[in-house]
Amino acid sequence: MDDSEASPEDIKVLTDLGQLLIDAILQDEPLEKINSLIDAGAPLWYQTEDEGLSALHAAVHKEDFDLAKMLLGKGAIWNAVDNEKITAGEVALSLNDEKLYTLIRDAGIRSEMLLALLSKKHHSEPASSLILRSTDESAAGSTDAFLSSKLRYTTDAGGQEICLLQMDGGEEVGVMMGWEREIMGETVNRLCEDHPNFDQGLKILNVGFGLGIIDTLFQQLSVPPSQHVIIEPHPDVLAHMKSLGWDRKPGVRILAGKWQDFVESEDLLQTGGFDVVYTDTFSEDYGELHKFFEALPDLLSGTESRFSFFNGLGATNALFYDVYTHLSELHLAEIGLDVEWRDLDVTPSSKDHSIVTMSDFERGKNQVTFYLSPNQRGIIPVPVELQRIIPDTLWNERVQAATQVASRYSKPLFERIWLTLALISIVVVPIVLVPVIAKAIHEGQDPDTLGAHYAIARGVGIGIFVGTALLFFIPVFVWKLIGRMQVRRLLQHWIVEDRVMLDQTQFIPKWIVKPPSVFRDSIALSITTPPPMGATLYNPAAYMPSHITAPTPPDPAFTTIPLRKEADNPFADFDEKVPARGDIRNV
Ligand SMILES: C[S@@+](CC[C@H](N)C(=O)[O-])C[C@H]1O[C@@H](n2cnc3c(N)ncnc32)[C@H](O)[C@@H]1O
Repeated sequence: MDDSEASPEDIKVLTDLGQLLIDAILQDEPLEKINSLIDAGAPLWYQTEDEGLSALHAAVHKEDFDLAKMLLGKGAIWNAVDNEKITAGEVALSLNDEKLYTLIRDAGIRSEMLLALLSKKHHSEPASSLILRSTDESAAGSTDAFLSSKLRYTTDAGGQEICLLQMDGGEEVGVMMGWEREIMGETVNRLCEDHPNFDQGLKILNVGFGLGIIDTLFQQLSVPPSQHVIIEPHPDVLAHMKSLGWDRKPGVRILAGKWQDFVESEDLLQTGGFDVVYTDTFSEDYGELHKFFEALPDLLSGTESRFSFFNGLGATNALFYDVYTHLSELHLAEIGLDVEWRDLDVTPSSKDHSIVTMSDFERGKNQVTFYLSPNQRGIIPVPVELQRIIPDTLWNERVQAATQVASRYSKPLFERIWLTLALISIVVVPIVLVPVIAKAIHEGQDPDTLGAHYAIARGVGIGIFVGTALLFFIPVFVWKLIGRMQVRRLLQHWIVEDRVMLDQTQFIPKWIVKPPSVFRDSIALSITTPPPMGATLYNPAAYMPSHITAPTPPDPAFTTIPLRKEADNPFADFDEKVPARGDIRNV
């Protein structure tokens, strides 16, 4: 049946059948009954309205391997996401069910391989069924839009150099971050160390300059490259390269344009015969990377040549990342490359950055509060509930701005000295002055009036006490008040900014900043969090490898799946099986 021509009645029948199928799976109906529902036309693409469950999600929830296999065999969509954007594969992952996870991942790899083959056969655009490849016309998903967007080189809250891309609507997205330096360093080691041609100076091709991290590392090799070709199309990056003098470095040749413009040019291939090729572009999908792979045999000089790429595709989803990683391995094997993977832990360590420790924040029902020091340096992570709402750059800027403004009005040492002086003055000045005043008033007067004159002097003393107190306290009070007003102004500015920068259909968080009170230097930054997410079969209590960020925990009331003991957990050494996101290099 062609769904596009289906009448409302047909659709109703189909959705009823789809719902029946999912109910049957959840109620442990026998395989034959489930099979007969599918044969009767129950669609495997159907997803429930409230939760977005597919039949495959339901089968995984039941940890029924045979059923999941049967559903995939009959065309279940391996990468369908529920309403919380969680795939059946991730549900399997959260249940620590390696067998089921691998079944779905392999179905994904097969499906992507097939699509790539079909698109090649029909000379069509590279195909992928991954939702990540949905047509993204923004500067983060389209090369043309990216190349006509503005870039800004700056440093982030942690003092790291970053390159930001200005998106439509004002939001800024990181094109390249300084934290990737370690990855680039390891990549250069693996590409160049022990290379048989190292002593003659390697011939290197790098695609995408960005912050120039990898190019700088190539230049710093103990034997600098004999040839170093850099392909870079973005005008702002090219201007940045020029300002740093890259166009005048010996042995360096900059090709201004996209790699697609050069890989088939005679010129590059003549220069070519590269010992080392590296690519790390932006806003390109796997289809483009696959095309680059296919150009490699003409670019590499021989069997000793090495190639690596920045594997960030599908990087926000453990399953998709895994599928892409395997897919790229298979595609590289097709052109005769042996592939080696190396995991690198890029979690900022305490030696590099100060990270907010558990005692520095409090998680309330609908609010998270961070207690920041005015000298706060380093990274404060975006609360997990807000990660899909607040971009990292915006979060970092705000944490920095709140800390700066609030700390300008907090000087605990000065406050202590000032208030000690105040206490001394308030007490000592009247004690010293009262007898002096009494004596001055009484001088030459009737001795019987001494008591009355002392009473007057004491009154004056009280006046001096109050006056001295006001003299010391009013400036502190006014100073703290100005601080609070500045913070309030900042918060109002954020409200206006959020109207423009954040998606108004989503939850808009409310920010509260409490500057330090007297003697204290801890700034309380609170931010409201969205209500708990809807139901999903994802088990939030699952043991997850450290590099995989679990989705936002669902409503605890929903969590009914018993968790396996870590000792039985097949994913305990998960690093070996699913490479870390964004931190893997293919060397
Ligand atoms: C993530 S940055 C590269 C960072 C670099 N590896 C480093 O170590 O700093 C991506 C770069 O690729 C460039 N780029 C994007 N599309 C490209 C294409 N089709 N061909 C060549 N470069 C491209 C971007 O302009 C950007 O400078």
